[in-house]
Amino acid sequence: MTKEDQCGFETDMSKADSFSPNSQVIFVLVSSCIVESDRFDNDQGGCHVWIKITDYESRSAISVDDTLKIITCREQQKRLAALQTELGKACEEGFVSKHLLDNNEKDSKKKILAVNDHVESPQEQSKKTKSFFVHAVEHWDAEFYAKVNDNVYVNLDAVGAVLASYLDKPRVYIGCMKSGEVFSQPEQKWYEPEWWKFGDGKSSILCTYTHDDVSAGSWFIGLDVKHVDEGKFCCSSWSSDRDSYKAVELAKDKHGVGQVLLRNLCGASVQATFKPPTAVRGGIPICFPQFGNRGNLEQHGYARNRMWIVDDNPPPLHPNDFNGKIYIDLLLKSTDDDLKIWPHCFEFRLRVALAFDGSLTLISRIRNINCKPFSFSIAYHTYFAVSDISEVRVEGLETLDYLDNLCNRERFTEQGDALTFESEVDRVYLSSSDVAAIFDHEKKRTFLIKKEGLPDVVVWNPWEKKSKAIADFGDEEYKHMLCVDGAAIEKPITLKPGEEWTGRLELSVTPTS
Ligand SMILES: O=P(O)(O)OC[C@H]1O[C@@H](O)[C@H](O)[C@@H](O)[C@@H]1O
Repeated sequence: MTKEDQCGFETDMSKADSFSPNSQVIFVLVSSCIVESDRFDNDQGGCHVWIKITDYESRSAISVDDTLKIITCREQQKRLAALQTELGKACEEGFVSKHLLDNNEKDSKKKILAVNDHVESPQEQSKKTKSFFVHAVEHWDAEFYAKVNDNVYVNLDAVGAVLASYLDKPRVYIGCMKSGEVFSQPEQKWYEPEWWKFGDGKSSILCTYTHDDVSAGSWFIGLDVKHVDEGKFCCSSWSSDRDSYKAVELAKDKHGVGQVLLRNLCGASVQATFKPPTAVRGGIPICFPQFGNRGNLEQHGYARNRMWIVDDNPPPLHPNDFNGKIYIDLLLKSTDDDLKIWPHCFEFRLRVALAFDGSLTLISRIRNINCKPFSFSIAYHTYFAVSDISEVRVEGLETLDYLDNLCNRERFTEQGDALTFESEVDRVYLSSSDVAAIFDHEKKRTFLIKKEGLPDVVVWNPWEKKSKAIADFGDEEYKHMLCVDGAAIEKPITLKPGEEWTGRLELSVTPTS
């Protein structure tokens, strides 16, 4: 069912302890998103959260690859630990006793299989797999039979969701597959030493190969099954060459800086600069503690240009904020230099969580750790990649009042049923409901923006003339982007000493007809 070895979990988690903020500083282009091909004008329906990771005065820092594995597998480890505890208890109760298996066949549906007479060795893997399938089919009446290697940490929610979508399709063989000839060159990945047996017409139908995945694949070739190549079963894609679903990717930017890319919904400019300390023209820069030029700080505040560290031990969040998701916790604190321009001590914790269906959640927790109150504004400055700005419409803002930045923040009321675009727009919609949507007809998809604690919505498109004046923005790029930001701007948030504010944004995309 899987291509094995892709989590490499045990080795990687053992390095987790060395992953301390002190030994490595992570520069976060705070959750900037990029379309799959990194361009507004080449949107293939996905985007990346860009988390830039740079080694910083550290020889012992772990690699980007390892970091990614830790992020991905952290949640799986917790689930596995829980399962192991349960299994331990079950064992104590004799649940897996071979004696019980032998003597209580009626109840064997509930039992864990002990394969008889099996010698554990790499050469015997295929035989073990065969024994498993034979026994499983004989004794367990199940919808699906799954084979997973013991060095792979399974995302149970994700597997369940995938399998559920095939429940009504009989006789499917689902896996993260390579199809075609088995590899015969030793230097190739997944090289099969016994490749010569394959398809020679002499082998028996249940021929075994050195690799059990090859064996299982060969057994299904002769059967009346539909082969389903499911990229999601590749655990994650960091060691895969595949072009299929990649929720998480590793890449290097043009400066050679390693990046963890979590695919999602948004876009960035072809001319975006990825060199600190410049905000990225795209993704989701976090505007904090100021929005725009409504204060003495630099435009949109300084948080989007700062180094964030990975927060290894954040205060707990609700399980919904991490169950079945890949996530990372980031932390920003003011430096001595920051305090000179904004004299307030805070801890800004940001969880960026990517669900298996591609929805992206950003949860900000801002705490006043000073002894006097302070106020701030915030916006998730989200660049959505759209097919054609003239063809999209935004719903959820109708009848609202807005402040028009193009008219000295004068207050107007939205009159239309939906917001459409035919010229520059730069507005802050006030006291909105917690859901807005961007309908993109050409792409037949809708972006859903759900938010909590963020009453305002910024809508921005620079259109033709302003685009030409923005250095890190292509002249024509305005046609393929739209910023719709969950924000708290009109009424700044005030925190007393010790108080914490939480704001949440969830972005998802659904197909529309
Ligand atoms: O160029 P920046 O600083 O990223 O800002 C881009 C735009 O961001 C929007 O949110 C503002 O409403 C605009 O006024 C501004 O021009």
